[in-house]
Amino acid sequence: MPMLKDPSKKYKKFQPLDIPNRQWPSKTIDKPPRWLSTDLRDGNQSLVDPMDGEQKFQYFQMLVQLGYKEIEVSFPSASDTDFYFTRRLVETPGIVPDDVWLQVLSPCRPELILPTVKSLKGAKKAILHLYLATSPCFQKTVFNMNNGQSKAKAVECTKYARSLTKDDPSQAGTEWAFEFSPETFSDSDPNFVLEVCEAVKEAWGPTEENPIIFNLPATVEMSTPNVYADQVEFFCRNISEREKICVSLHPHNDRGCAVAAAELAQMAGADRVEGTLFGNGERTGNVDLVTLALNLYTQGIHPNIDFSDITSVINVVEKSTKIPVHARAPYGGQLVVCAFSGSHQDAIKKGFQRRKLEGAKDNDRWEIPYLPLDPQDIGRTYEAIIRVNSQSGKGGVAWIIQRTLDLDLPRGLQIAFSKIVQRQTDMLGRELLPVEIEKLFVEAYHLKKNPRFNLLDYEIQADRSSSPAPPEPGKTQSTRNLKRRFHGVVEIDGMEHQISGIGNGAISSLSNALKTLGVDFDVVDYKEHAIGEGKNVKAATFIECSTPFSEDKVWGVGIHEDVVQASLIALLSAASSFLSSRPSTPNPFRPIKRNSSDVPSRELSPASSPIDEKGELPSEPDAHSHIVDHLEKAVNGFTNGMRNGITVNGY
Ligand SMILES: CC(=O)SCCNC(=O)CCNC(=O)[C@H](O)C(C)(C)COP(=O)(O)OP(=O)(O)OC[C@H]1O[C@@H](n2cnc3c(N)ncnc32)[C@H](O)[C@@H]1OP(=O)(O)O
Ligand SMILES: CC(C)C(=O)C(=O)O
Repeated sequence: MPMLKDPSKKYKKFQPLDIPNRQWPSKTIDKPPRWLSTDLRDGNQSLVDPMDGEQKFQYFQMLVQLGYKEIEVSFPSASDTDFYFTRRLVETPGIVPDDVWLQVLSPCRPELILPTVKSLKGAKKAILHLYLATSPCFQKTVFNMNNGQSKAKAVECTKYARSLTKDDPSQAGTEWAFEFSPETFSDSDPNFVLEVCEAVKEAWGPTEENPIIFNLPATVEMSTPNVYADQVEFFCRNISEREKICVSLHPHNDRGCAVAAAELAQMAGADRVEGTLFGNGERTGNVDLVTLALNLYTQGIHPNIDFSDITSVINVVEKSTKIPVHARAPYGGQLVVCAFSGSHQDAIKKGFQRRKLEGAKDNDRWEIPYLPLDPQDIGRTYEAIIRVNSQSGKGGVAWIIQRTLDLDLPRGLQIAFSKIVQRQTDMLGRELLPVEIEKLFVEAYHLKKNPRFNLLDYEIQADRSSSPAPPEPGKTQSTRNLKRRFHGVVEIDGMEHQISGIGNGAISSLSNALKTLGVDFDVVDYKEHAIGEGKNVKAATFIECSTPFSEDKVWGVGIHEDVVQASLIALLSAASSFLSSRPSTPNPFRPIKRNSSDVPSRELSPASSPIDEKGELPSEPDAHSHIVDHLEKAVNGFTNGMRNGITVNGY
């Protein structure tokens, strides 16, 4: 039978509690609760293969290390594994720290309470936990008991438990605490719960120093979390001797609201929360202690639990439960700090850039779009924050290049390269790994090897002959405002060419020299930045050129220790892309035979040199000169000197 058209006959609407003067909505959570991990009991009892003693032992040690002070370690009457595991904890010196309470669970059945208490004999701090369902459904269906009988059973078992523990002189070495759970609390009559708990309280006899724990389980989550909060507030306000009571929560996640329920119910007055790491437990699980703790942390409240190494925690949990932590599990899931989509990546990247610009330290106020928690705080790196697939944009791609190659791409290059990446992700139909994106970039901009152009030799000199400003009488001419002459040997498609050109600086003079070979493009944008620091510093140069063949511009990238050389490499990188962008590429280059003399003494091929005897260009094609001018000024200091025999395509 598929879903019913009208489910109202089959499923009853939950009747909320009438508590008009509720206070919890205007409360906030200002401190962590007492935590109880029930991974080794409620978590364990719901596994396909419950943990063996050794797995429980490892898990217990992890819980202690994380900072849990109350740990429900077993259901000792269930199995030898649980009983002897509990004994092992008690008997192994140094395993249970003095401030850690061992908690064990038993139903209200005297024959099961006895071995349960025995399992803890000799423990330093022990919590005996009994449960009995109080809801009409359970009374009717499971126990065939009325209210009076249920209450009597709870009281009888509490008294029995007391006689075996705090009232037994042979147990004096143990500090005993007692927890009672009116199981199915959230589906019970709140007044009956109060009645049972008052009776149990009286039977146990708590003190302010050693309060009784009343654990109020949403054994099955049946309503919206605000209703659970109402129920908890009602209990907290109406139970007597509140100061002798620790109100505990035990939310299950049937409706997917366990975390919200636990939070609202703390606002309603609860002191303690029982749950499991990543929410393992019956059916849809217990409330997730990781989420609760890190929700507090991201509100600036330390939860007293240390998730600095969340990956190790996940490993232990997954190995022990054989249940993978969901990739989207809050905080811990593998994908929760990964952005694939362009606008998320762009915002995250800008967030990190701003943080860097402001010189923010690790501890400074965290304000990164889309990331509520600094992944480093839970032992994760920033590596996986941005991942690139067909949904990604330029920002994400630029982030990867920044992190892999330390290159801060100018916006135009980001756009150009992201198109290349987009084509690749579309073609492959999958995510591209950072190493693949890096390789794509290195190839696209010829960082390892320029396939067509190699600068073999060059010099750049101040060109006095073409200077418009003659020196003042009696003064030597300053080189500051002089034009530059590039003179060198460029290998193109395996053949060497001597070329010369004059321009406002290194880039324009090489650009003009290339024009003599038919490589006719204009530099329209230029950016450079340093990579690294100190002795190992390099210059990264990005040059954008317009071509007569298409609207699209070509980009070149050059990296070198020498800032001028980085620019020249970048220009040749663009030149290579320029050739590839041409509709047809007849080889326009005439080879020259290279002799062994120095570059300046070699004759340039007349056909390839537009420079007359005075060294002047017939026309100045410097449409881009204003853009490169500021660069030229910056690099003029580097332009003297020959660089013989160098190969400058190295990254
Ligand atoms: C909500 C929770 O998670 S509660 C914790 C649940 N955890 C577990 O049950 C794990 C460990 N359990 C076990 O190993 C076994 O169930 C045991 C050892 C507790 C009991 O085993 P058995 O004696 O074979 O009984 P069984 O498992 O069928 O339990 C059902 C019996 O317990 C009774 N019972 C159930 N809950 C309680 C309770 N809180 N107090 C008293 N009796 C209870 C049932 O009414 C039923 O009694 P009946 O046989 O007279 O009808
Ligand atoms: C024993 C109780 C606390 C329980 O596990 C539940 O009600 O879910």
